[in-house]
Amino acid sequence: MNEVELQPVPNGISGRISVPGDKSISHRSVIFSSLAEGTSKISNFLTGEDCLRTIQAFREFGVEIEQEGTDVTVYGNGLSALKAPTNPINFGNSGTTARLMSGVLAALPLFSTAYGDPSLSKRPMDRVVVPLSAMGAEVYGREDARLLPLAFNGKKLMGTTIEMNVKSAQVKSALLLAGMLADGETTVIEKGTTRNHTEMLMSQYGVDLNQSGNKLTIPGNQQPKASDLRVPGDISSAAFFIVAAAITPNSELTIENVGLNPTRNGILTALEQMGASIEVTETEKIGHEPVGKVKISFSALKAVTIEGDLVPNLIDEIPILALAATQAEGTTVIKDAKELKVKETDRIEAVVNNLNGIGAQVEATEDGMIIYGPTPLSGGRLHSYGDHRIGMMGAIASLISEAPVTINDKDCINISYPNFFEHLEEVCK
Ligand SMILES: O=C(O)C1=C[C@@H](OP(=O)(O)O)[C@@H](O)[C@H](O)C1
Ligand SMILES: C=C(OP(=O)(O)O)C(=O)O
Repeated sequence: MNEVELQPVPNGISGRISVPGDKSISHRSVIFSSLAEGTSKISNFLTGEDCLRTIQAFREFGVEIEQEGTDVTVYGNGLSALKAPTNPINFGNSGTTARLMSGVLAALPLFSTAYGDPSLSKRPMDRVVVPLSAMGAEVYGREDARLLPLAFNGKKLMGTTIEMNVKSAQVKSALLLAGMLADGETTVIEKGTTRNHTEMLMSQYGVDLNQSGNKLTIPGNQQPKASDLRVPGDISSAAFFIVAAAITPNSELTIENVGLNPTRNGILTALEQMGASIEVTETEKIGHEPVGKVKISFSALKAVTIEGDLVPNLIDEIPILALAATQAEGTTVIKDAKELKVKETDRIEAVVNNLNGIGAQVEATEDGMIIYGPTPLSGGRLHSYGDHRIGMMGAIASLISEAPVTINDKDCINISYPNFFEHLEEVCK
């Protein structure tokens, strides 16, 4: 059965875990390695379903990619060796695959088509299609190419200047990838800082890129060079266990191998502001990415306001942060987070309905939510809506609930954290 009943853990959680590879970096590592000339060996690759979609997409273009567990070898033969796929490409549930690959597919001189699962088929693609069209891209799809399936009449694009109207690393990355392949120079002006893994990896794969404040300029007609890479652990996955230890009495947990990129670590900032007992130690740099360990123990939390520039820095962590806020003293306000409505599900609605359903007091707003705390959680049934981050939020809620929590569609967690339940069992021992 694809549902699971999880018990409260009155004695707390403890131990040491090392979270799986970063989802954003795993996707990008396959993209750059597949476009590169030469062999790239990637280790600690995230074997979540989303990243496997990106591997499969490049296989459709004729790239040989071997995957054995978290080790991936990509035999790149350069851009000129890529072949038009004979089948439509399945992006599955993965927004990152869909947006980043759109930048590539529009800019390669090959025809291709792509589709997604029911959730992805509802998510906006015009955010990449419109700026790509300004570079000359020919992309067709439902509602003026706002929605998948899409057809790409790929061709040489022309560099231009694009001012982004959404704070999105996926859009920025799609445009930088298209710019890398286009004629001339492409300038992308960001509306605010978003995760910068694409920029970091461009440097690693020998791609020129100039940054001045929020302005990124990339010369065209560039061929990435193969590179080996170890993927740091995913802070977005670590966030579930970080919050678990922060809200479950008698807990102390160390999470190792966590990526600490400053454009991704907003969850740590937010928890520090909430008064969590948290110790962060940077232990190494993998390429340009800082990596370290996070030690976290239970403590009383206080309410906080999450808004503005902090939001893109913790966008995927808002569901689990909302759970933490149900245990904080006072009123937590999350705003400027409208983007949550166009994720795997409407995450404002999914978080509010689920947390209220197990005894919390949360109100939805236009661009976020208001959480009144602290409230005891009663337990009960939680609907993941097929969204991995909602499912994991529910699983962590079970630790502090008065009665068990049942989560439907637990398998959706495989999208980003395939061994989540093993880690949960390990820390609950
Ligand atoms: O670039 C990326 O790897 C991602 C960017 C974010 O999306 P947006 O670019 O839509 O904000 C994030 O929610 C997603 O999980 C991964
Ligand atoms: C929003 C997410 O991913 P994507 O956009 O790649 O589907 C996520 O992982 O929370």
